[in-house]
Amino acid sequence: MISLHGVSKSFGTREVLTDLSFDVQRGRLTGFVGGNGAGKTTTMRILLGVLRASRGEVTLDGRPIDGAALRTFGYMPEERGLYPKMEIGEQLTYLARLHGIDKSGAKRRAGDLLERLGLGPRAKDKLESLSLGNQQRVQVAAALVHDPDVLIMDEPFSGLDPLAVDEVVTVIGEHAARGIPVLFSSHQLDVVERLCDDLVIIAGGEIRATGTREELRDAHSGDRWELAAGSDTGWVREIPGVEVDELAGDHAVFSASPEVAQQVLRDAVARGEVATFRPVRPTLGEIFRDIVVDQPRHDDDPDATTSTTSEEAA
Ligand SMILES: Nc1ncnc2c1ncn2[C@@H]1O[C@H](COP(=O)(O)OP(=O)(O)OP(=O)(O)O)[C@@H](O)[C@H]1O
Repeated sequence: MISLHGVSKSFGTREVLTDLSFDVQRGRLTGFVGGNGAGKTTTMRILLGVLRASRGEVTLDGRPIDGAALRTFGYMPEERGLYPKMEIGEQLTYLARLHGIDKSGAKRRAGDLLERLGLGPRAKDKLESLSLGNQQRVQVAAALVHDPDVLIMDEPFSGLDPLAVDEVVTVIGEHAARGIPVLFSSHQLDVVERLCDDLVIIAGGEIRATGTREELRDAHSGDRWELAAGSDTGWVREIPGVEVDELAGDHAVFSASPEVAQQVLRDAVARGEVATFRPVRPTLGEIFRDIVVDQPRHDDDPDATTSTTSEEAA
């Protein structure tokens, strides 16, 4: 398990991460979600030892992460960094070799991954000749080619069509299933919702929520209910304690205490057929909007300074 303990990070006088603590469990996919400038990439760079935390520490299975451990990490950076003029098969083989895999093993692994990601027939093509989505698949392969013990991916799904998302999800899921911790960031909340086991939501450089997808949905479900009846549901509006959110003919969504909701159900049954009556659970997108609303965004800060290479760790 990877754990952050009270990690903060400042660039110059500006603190962009404040006291982050969360775990990335082995064998589970952890989605790291936050708006632009929330601090996801900075956090990932600290996990990878590319940046040094100003305070706090990062551990792998309870021990500080040293250089040897870092070499077993797989990372897909936000800024894509492969060689545009190199054949993709050769490029992946080369990367695997850099991680110490022997020549035939490296070649086999590169070929397997390209096959799995739908790029088998393109192995001899130069990266630059591929569409952006296919280049993205090669980036995914590059993060996986040395069979990493930890996988950290910054926006692995951006620019992928739905079929490619499914392929990448399958391959990443298989790696997690081998018992490695996987942390990935994404703005595609529908994909995160479908894919991840655990979620970490960051806003304004602070962790705003962590938990399993179901825990978060339960915690944010509030008292909203859906009723679909056999006839018009306009009468729901008249029940004391009910606040109607949506009303469309025989379908209503409303907020009410559980007691009032039961009253609505009884009334609905007394009026005739009830097709559906259930609590409405929020989507991840709704939870995310709830949580990050009104958060100041660092990028809106007029005093924001830009890159300071002196901040980068050696
Ligand atoms: N090298 C740097 N020097 C100064 N400020 C930085 C540096 N790197 C990041 N920041 C600032 O830190 C904050 C967090 O940035 P970060 O890139 O981690 O956000 P993010 O959540 O990955 O955003 P996005 O989703 O847009 O990629 C931003 O305000 C950014 O401007």
